[in-house]
Amino acid sequence: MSSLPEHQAEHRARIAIIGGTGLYKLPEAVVLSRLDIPTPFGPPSSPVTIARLTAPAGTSGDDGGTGADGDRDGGPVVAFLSRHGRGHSVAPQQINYRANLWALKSLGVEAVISSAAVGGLVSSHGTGTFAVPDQVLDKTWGRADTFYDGSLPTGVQHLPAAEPYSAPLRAALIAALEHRSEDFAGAGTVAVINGPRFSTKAESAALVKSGAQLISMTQYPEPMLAAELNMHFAALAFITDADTGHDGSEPVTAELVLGRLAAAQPRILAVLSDAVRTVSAGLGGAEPADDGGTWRMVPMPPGAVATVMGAAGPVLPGPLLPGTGRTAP
Ligand SMILES: CSC[C@H]1O[C@H](OP(=O)(O)O)[C@H](O)[C@@H]1O
Ligand SMILES: Nc1ncnc2[nH]cnc12
Repeated sequence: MSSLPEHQAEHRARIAIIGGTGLYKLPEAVVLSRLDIPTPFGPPSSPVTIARLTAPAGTSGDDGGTGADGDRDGGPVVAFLSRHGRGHSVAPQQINYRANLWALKSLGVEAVISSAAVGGLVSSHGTGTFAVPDQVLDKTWGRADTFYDGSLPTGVQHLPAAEPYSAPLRAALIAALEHRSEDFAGAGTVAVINGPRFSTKAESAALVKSGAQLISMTQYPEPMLAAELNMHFAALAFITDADTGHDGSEPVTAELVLGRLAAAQPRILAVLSDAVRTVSAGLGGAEPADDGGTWRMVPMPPGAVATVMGAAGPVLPGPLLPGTGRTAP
């Protein structure tokens, strides 16, 4: 493993992928370094891999319309963190979400794409398709869900959470899904249950009544923590099942989820790769893509990168921009 300063001098990853169930590494990427990153909250779920993306297997390797280079040496550099750790050893309710997001921020990451296996609660969000959630319905309990809980010398903050996902990052994912001709829902409310058990039929029906179309165990508090750290955050959700079986299918099991994710992995990687390329072009100040420029990253405010091991001890990034929790529109 390299040390953090060594890495920072060599490769800067401005985009991160958090790999969910079934995505424990980036198979086609060229690994540049693996980092054990200490945080004030303890260790993250896994080391962070810094890797250069290449074209995913089974795809044409074209640039997704972004003008970005698809060559083995020329793809964007990303930071990859496995949410459940090696061998899926960390259950959703036990994930150290704060350590995970802090570790990525400490590398200078500005945008996080979270890959998630979700259930579809209604027919508009069918099994085998993708979704890009735009709302969260939190049904978890007991999770450390803020950096502003008095454990750091940071004062009081009240995060505006009306729009928990980054609009430009969601647009990049949607553009990638369109480019790959995937069937997807461009929005959706994801209910987040505590897990690790799945829902009862009554719970599932109640979530639908509350307005949810999708169900997850991990989409809270990731978006909120990313916003507190001034990072763009969006989720690429792959719908593995119909939860308790509203469409007449068998109720979900972990085996079913894993099997469907394995089959869909090339599709998921292709979409992630395209989206990263688009975002990377935006971060580099490139002109928007031909499709009308759905992505353009606003630069982070100066001093916004966290100092993990600074002389004065751990500190949070610079002040959040008023009213948004992230960068200005
Ligand atoms: C193994 S099935 C339940 C598991 O799958 C989802 O994981 P992730 O969101 O990390 O892709 C779900 O949230 C549960 O953690
Ligand atoms: N039905 C479901 N409920 C909660 N999390 C899930 N992840 C994948 N399918 C799920």
